[in-house]
Amino acid sequence: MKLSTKELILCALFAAIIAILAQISIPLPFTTVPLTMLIFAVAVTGLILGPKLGAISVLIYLLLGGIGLPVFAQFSAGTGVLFGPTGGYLLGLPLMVYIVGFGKDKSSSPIIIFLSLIIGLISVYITGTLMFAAITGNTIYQSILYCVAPFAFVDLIKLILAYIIGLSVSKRVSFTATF
Ligand SMILES: O=C(O)CCCC[C@@H]1SC[C@@H]2NC(=O)N[C@@H]21
Repeated sequence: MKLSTKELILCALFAAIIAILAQISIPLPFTTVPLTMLIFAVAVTGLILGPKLGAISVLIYLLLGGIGLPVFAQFSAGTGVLFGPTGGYLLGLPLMVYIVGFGKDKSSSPIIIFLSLIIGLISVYITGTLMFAAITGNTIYQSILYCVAPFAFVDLIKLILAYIIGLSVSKRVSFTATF
């Protein structure tokens, strides 16, 4: 797979956007998982860049965090975060962005595109919950209470926002078109 300079710059730009939006983060008193704009950022990335460039952007973001740049929620970093209690969400992001980008590339139907956002979010919830359960020793039921229940409604709002913003940006600017 060969990327043009323009594609590489776009991926780096969106990795930086994800890193910035992930810092809009609120710790919650009843769970160790913070509320963040990460899901919004990844959804917008998939809608604008599509599956391939979207996945590369997310992988750059994960790599930067993995090597120690404080780009994860609340300026955290390192492999300890990637393989810690919230690491399942992070490791699920490449799949989410791919699903979202694929849905957007394959269909112009608002229902299909929104469905791909929902399926992408569910895939992140699954990886997030499973890893949280494995690392903390909580049951799957308890983990769902900590990892999904507090976020589902707000994440749905983030997806609606991402849908509106992502589609209006991609209609106006064709980031992925070649010169
Ligand atoms: O430690 C990290 O950087 C990852 C934080 C993951 C937070 C998850 S993403 C899905 C859900 N929605 C939120 O707002 N927070 C959690």
